[in-house]
Parts: sequence; C-alpha cells; structure tokens
Amino acid sequence: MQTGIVLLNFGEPSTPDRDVVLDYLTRIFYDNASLEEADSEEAAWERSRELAQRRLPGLMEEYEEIGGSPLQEQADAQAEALAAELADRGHDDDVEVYRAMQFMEPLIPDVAEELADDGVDSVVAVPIYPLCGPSTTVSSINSLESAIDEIEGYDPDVASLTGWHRSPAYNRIRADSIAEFADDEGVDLTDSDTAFVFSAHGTPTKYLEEGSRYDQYVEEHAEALARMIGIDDYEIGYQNHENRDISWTEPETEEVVEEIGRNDEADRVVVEPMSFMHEQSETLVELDIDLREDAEEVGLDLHRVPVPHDDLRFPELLSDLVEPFLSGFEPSYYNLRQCQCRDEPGTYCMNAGLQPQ
Ligand SMILES: C=CC1=C(C)c2cc3[nH]c(cc4nc(cc5[nH]c(cc1n2)c(C)c5CCC(=O)O)C(CCC(=O)O)=C4C)c(C)c3C=C
Ligand SMILES: [Fe+2]
Repeated sequence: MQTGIVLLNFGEPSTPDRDVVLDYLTRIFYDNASLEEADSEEAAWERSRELAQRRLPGLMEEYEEIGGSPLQEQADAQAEALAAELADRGHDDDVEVYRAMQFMEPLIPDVAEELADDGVDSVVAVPIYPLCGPSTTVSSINSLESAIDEIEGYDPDVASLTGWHRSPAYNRIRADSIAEFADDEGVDLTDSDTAFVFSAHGTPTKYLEEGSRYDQYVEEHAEALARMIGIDDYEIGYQNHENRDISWTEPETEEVVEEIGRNDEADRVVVEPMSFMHEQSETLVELDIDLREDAEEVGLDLHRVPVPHDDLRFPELLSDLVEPFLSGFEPSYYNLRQCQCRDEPGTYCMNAGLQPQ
C-alpha cells in the first residue's frame, strides 16, 4: 500500500505580483461565495473577481511591505520535516508527504493528479489549521476529495484529520513558545501591567450559524493555554476581513488592544496569533505593523509571539497524528472520533463529542 499524506494549507503569494495576487483573491472569494446570494455560478465568479479587484491594492501594499509571504516556504519545510520524521519511524518506502494549497500553487486539484500519477492508493489529508474552521479545514478537505473524485479511474482510500488543537503535544509547543518569547523579551506575563491578547483569525458569523464551532475552539484553546502559562486574565480578539456587508466574529483584535490602552489597564500587551502555524501577512503586517501602531497610539508596547512553525516537536506531533492511519490502527484507540464539523466517513478529529471546557 502506497500512502500519500497531504498537508493542506491556505497558501499566500511569495512575491508581490499583481496578477498572482488577483487570481489568489478571486479563488478565496469564490470559495466563500455562499456568503452572498448569486443567481448562477457565472455570477458568483464575476462577483468574486469584483471583490478581488477591490481588495487588490490593499493586499498588494501588505505583500510589498514584507516582500511577499513566507507561508509557502515554511509549509514546504514542515512537509520535509514530517517526511524525515516518518522515515526515521520506518516509513521511508511506503509513505510520501505532499503539500497542497487552497488558493496558491501547488493547487489542490493539481496535487490530486500527482497522487493519481504516483499510484497512491491511500490518501490521508491533514489541514495545517489547528482550529477547525469551515472556510479552511473543511473546505480544503472537500476540495481534495472532489478533485480526487473527478479523476477517472482513480479511487484511493481517503481519510482526513480535522481539529487537533486538543493534542497535548500541540498545547505544549504553543505554551512553551509563549513562555520562551516572554522570557527573551523580559516580559513578566503575570505582572498587572502586562495585558495578554489571543488573536484568532475571524470568521463570518453565518458560518457559525450554520453549525461551525470555530469560536468555541478559539475560546477553549485560549483558556487551556492561559492555564498552562499561568495567567488568569486575558482577552480574545478576532482578525476579520470585512470586504462584504456581512457580520464577522467580535470583538476585533484592534478594538480589544485599543480599549486596554484607553482604559489604562496595562503598559504593554502580549499578542499570541493562535490560529496560525505559519508567519504570513496576518502576523507580519496586521499585527507587527498595523496593530503595533494602534497599540503605540494608546500608550502600549506590543510584543507579538512568533508562530512556532519550525518547532522541532511539530513534525513529531504531525507524525503522531498520522500514525494511526499508516499502521491500520482503529482511530478511536487514539481518541480520534468521527468529525462533526465534516460529518463524512473517514473524517476524524479530537473535538467531536466533547463539550468545550
Ligand atoms: C477560520 C477562519 C480562517 C482562517 C484560519 C484563515 C486563514 C488564513 N487566511 C489568509 C488570508 C486571507 N483570508 C482571506 C479571506 C477569508 N479568510 C476567511 C477565514 C479564515 N482564513 C474567510 C471566511 C475569508 C473570506 C472572506 C470573504 O469571502 O469575504 C483573504 C482575502 C480577503 C482579504 O484579505 O481581505 C486573505 C488574503 C491566510 C494566509 C490564512 C492562513 C492560514
Ligand atoms: Fe483568511
């Protein structure tokens, strides 16, 4: 049996190229077309192009500020590190690691073709989004499964792993990265003059109304990490993309930070970008540049925790997560259950059936 582990990511342009960024944005808006009514596929596509054109100058400016996104490079390194770890565990011949992006090359349908060409007969999809969301985790798996279905004569076993933020090893990586960063910056997290903000990528509330529990995952994960790093007081903020007239998760990170400063609650704020496993425009521009300016305007020093994308324990964690699928074990033995965010056979997660804490 030849197994292909497919690491699924959002993708982001590595260079600030207008045409590339326009196509990237169009794909994102089209994938989220259900947020608005459209009379036809063609109308939805046109609307996506229109939204992309409108957002293009702002996003180009962001990529120009950082010289393109490091997301792809970091995702490649994670895939290589996972392959090396699996080879160390004896999976050098029977397993290949692939990475596919929702909105950038290598696009998911192209990677599905590659799986077919390579004769992969067992596919394990692992979205690198620790907090399971509809437009990311679920959508990326749906895209991979439909791309595979469209390839004539190709019918591999397909399994996928959705939410994994409850993994103890993951929580340890994240908590250590916060504590080590605070130490390096000389910041005492328990000092009453230090405020702590978990910043999560936001989501349109329509997706929550349709059943996504993303906001609950954000809340329970923030609570778990706060306990691990020994703080009682913290805030949660969302980084939203308000390009359409729709409502998103509240409060926004920017508002949370401005309020801390205006109310003179602290001298400094530590911000943990909890939804991401890569550095990208949301961390390098929205937090490091834009939010820092907002914080300074209200008298706060901002300390942004780096994303632990290259933590040496991350490939071990991913290997532990995929081993049940490679070794023919019953997933429930490893506390993996039928995913409820994507209630399809072969989709497992660590969240289903347990109440948020
Ligand atoms: C759970 C929610 C989301 C996560 C996590 C997420 C990750 C993520 N997003 C980008 C970059 C962009 N996202 C954009 C749009 C967008 N993102 C989400 C949700 C999550 N994204 C949604 C629902 C949407 C669609 C918005 C809409 O249709 O109106 C965009 C384009 C829009 C913009 O910037 O204004 C970008 C770019 C990355 C890199 C990323 C990585 C994990
Ligand atoms: Fe996004």
